[in-house]
Amino acid sequence: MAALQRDAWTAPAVLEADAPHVSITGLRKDFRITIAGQSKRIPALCGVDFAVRKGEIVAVTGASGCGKTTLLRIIMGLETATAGEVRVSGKRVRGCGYDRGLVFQHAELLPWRTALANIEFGLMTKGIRQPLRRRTAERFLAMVGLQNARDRKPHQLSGGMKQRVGIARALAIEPEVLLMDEPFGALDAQTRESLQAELLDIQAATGKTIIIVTHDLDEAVLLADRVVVMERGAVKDIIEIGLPRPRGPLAEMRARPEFGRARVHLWELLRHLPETKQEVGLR
Ligand SMILES: Nc1ncnc2c1ncn2[C@@H]1O[C@H](COP(=O)(O)OP(=O)(O)OP(=O)(O)O)[C@@H](O)[C@H]1O
Repeated sequence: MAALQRDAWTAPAVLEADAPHVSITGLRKDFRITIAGQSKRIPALCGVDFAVRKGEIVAVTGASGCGKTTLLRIIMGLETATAGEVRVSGKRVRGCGYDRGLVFQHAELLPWRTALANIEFGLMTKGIRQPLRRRTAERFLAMVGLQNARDRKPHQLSGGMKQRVGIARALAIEPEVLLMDEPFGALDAQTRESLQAELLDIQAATGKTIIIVTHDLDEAVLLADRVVVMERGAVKDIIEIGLPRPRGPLAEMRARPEFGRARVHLWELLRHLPETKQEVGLR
């Protein structure tokens, strides 16, 4: 229940079998903004510590502005920390790398490229040459069920299809860790549920370690092994979700007592935060 002890997961020189896949230690991030000529410090992260095991799905939730996206961007290497560190497989993160893939809330596809060419783009930047590049892109497009939409441009795809391309693009570079920032937040309920089920299938097939930011408590309980609850830039608690794998669809899992227990526990933690009521759990 409590955050892991820092001493227990300080990355060793040689990674042990049960060593954490991702370790986040004493992570702090201050932004500086200037308002009316006055420089102001915004403490976005105030000492975040937790670790993620290989093949684990960890959801990160909390009120708007508590630092979830900042945390994910630092793990991805898009943002530098003010203090502390992130390690993936024992190696300190010092920028973006192909060991991590990021899926955004809006897929951010290149509008002039087809679905297939968008997936190929990431592979090209990784230095994968043809014909392997094409074959790999086709394989991952099929994994998300979009082989028939391969030649469509983003404006010819639905929101759910675009997110599928975004997921395929992130997976195609074969990252060890998949980072997802509210990937299904902008989708209708039906599409969201089918993509959640697909993500569970993909994780079961690939064994990927996944860190997913979500405001949706049902989604957090359905997908995650553990849920990290954040409050004002720090970890408030870490909830163990007692549901076994493989997991079924949301309607089926909701009927399980473990689901209800975890959902209530999360809501109890979050509902006391004043701004939380607007942002969390109301879906
Ligand atoms: N580039 C930036 N410059 C200045 N302040 C920033 C910047 N990015 C984030 N912040 C601030 O850092 C804090 C954490 O922001 P962050 O986006 O990580 O929160 P969040 O939990 O992901 O929020 P939401 O759920 O609304 O997306 C907020 O106060 C935000 O205003």
